[in-house]
Amino acid sequence: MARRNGDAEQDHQIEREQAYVDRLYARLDDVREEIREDLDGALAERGSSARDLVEREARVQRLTERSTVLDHAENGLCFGRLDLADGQVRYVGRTGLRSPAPERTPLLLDWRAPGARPFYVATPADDHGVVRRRHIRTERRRVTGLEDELLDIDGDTSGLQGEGALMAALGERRTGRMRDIVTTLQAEQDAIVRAHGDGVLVVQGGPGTGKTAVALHRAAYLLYARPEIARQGVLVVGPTSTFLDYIEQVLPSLGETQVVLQTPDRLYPGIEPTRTEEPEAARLKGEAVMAEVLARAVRDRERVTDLEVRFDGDTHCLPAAAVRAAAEEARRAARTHNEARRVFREHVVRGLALEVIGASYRMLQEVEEGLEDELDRFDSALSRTADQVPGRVEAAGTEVDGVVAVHELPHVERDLLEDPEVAAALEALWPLLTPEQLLADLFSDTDRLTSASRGLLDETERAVLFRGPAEEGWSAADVPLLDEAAELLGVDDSGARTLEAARRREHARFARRVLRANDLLDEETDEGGAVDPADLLNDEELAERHAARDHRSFAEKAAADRTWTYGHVVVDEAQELSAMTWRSLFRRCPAGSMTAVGDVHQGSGPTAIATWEVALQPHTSARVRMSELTVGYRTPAEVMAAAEPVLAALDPNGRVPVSVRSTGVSPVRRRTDELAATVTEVVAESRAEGAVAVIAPPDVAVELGAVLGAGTDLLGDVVVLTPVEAKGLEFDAVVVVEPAEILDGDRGLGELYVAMTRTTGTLTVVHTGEVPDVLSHLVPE
Ligand SMILES: Nc1ncnc2c1ncn2[C@@H]1O[C@H](COP(=O)(O)OP(=O)(O)OP(=O)(O)O)[C@@H](O)[C@H]1O
Repeated sequence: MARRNGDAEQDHQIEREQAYVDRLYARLDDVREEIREDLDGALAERGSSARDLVEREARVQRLTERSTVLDHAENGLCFGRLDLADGQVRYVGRTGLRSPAPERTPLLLDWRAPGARPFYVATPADDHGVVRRRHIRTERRRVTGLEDELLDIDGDTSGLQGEGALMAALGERRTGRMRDIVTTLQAEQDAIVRAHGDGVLVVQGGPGTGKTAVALHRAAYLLYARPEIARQGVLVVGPTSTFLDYIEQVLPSLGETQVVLQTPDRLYPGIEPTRTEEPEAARLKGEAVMAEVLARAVRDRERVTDLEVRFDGDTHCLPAAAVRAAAEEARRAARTHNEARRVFREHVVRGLALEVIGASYRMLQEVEEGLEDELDRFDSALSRTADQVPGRVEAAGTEVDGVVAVHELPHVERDLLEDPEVAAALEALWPLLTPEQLLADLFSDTDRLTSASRGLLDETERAVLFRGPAEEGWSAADVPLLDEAAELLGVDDSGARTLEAARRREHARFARRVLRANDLLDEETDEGGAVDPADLLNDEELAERHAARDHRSFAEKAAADRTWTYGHVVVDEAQELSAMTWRSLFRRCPAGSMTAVGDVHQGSGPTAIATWEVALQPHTSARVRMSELTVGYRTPAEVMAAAEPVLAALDPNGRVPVSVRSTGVSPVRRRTDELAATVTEVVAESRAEGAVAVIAPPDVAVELGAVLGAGTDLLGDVVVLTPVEAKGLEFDAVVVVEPAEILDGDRGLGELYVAMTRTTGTLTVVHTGEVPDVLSHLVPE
């Protein structure tokens, strides 16, 4: 369906489009200038009230964001045109532009606007009212080429939108950084990008079907179309930091910055895993049963026993029943261990204090009826709020001169709390715990482990989890456990809340100073003077904004905060995630709006899943929606054919994607006794193609990295990676080394499948021993 115009006609059309594109850039420049002036104006504005200042701040932020979007739209501002049957013409680009007021007619449609959709989905069979779709290629501000598709003519169709532009994009050399695909997004991809953002959408697809690209464009779409998602931002989870480097430019290039990129092992702020875990331990730690084990481990730390303490020369005892009542009350009052701890301690100390006072009375045999009654009713008193009890006790008329009196209850409580022995006894009953402490104590103590996992794990599994006290550091598999523990333990933030209140007061003072400096605040409304509540409110708003500005970017703030909740979560290589990691991700997105992309056949880790529904459905009440991508954009047909037997060995029902490209060059293999020399040779030959990746098992990769002087930096001309490190990446040429050793790994077939499908061009396999059966079809060189 693609049609090339004659040269002269083409030139004429290019000229006409250039005129329009010039007009768009002129408008872009004007809008930028207007924004710059507005920004200058807003910054210089003094305003007449504190509220004006707050509004000014908000305007500054809005203008700055718009300015960022326009800056990113500079390259490839306009890339498409739709001619509709009714004579309408629409231009499609990276951002929307309108003519100046009062007309404000649309000059350019944002690619995410509903009106731009036919650009991606119209076909001759379903033309959406479009007669011609035009791809406009530009270099900087110059139009360099056009490609037209006429949709009102029946004819053979490749099923691809803008085939020429697509092939040109796919044929370009790789740069080590993923590019956006907004100009050539295909219909099946567009359907996923624009699918509604509620609930979990899974995108299953073979290597190179555009899952990563589509997931990122979907994030950009949701940030554009759903303000509530834009407010909270998007979390993108990818397998390795190398992969995150690879994709980090895509969303900013689409003008979106409200995004945090993170690997699953860094989801718990402050912990950087340093330990490697045996696959069996990693698998077990990822299972959902661990949530129950941890919940029990926390419960085990809340002990209900008789409490005996020596205080003031006497021994006092609080019976287990009273301690249990305190524990029950604490659990009712707070959801988490550390928060409940405060309530537990209040009740236990109250009980002890009453005990101390009671003992004092008994000793002097001057016990009054009222106090007796109160002591008898002690159990029920425990369930009342802390400040009710003394009132009731005193009301009963129990004051006695010369002995410890009930009205002294608060003092006795304070003395008890300050007594080291009492403090230690309280701590032993219900200790303040950090997630790190809980896990370290649990995994290094067989009794604790047994108690927490009885009926849930067997002896062998407990032995797998056990770690000696000398084993330092955390593994990637510990990260979701720490997160779960943090959730169960909670924070006793009474101290932090006090600090926060002080911080807000400090900010409000600062805001008042700013207001006064701007002559916006009368002297009499200064501290100590009569503060107008309305002004104070404004001070606080201003303080909040001041704090919110916080000198850190959105990504820094969100990434550092374990409790940050995102509007949407995108998970790439999602087939690798364990149940425990999914739990922590769903906590970060209570609305449950997620896109999970991956390929069950490319699973390589110990926690890789077999089916999507089984992995995801337990975490959400909404139905998990499935979609599939079947067209391969990266890997040429010849390479996919070579990888097919590997997939067949992995899953006889597995299908490789249908490649859109074919190079005519089949993959080859070279057997050698001189591994390093042969790899060096193949790399040198492949350099002509562009970026080359050598993918080898871990020990071989180290060796070859040294010989080739190459590492994992994707901006280098040659990189050396393990199959796991190569996940999600692509290169102009790939050399797979020692496939037999790759196959030896736990998930060897999946890893070999990943390694072979990283190339956009040629694939060479280099091996020392016999060629594995699944590669015996490769032509020896
Ligand atoms: N519509 C498109 N237009 C241009 N390029 C595309 C398109 N779709 C995919 N591509 C390109 O194909 C390549 C593979 O895409 P991507 O990495 O998203 O695939 P993937 O399905 O995530 O692969 P893998 O499973 O191997 O990680 C990328 O270079 C991407 O830019």
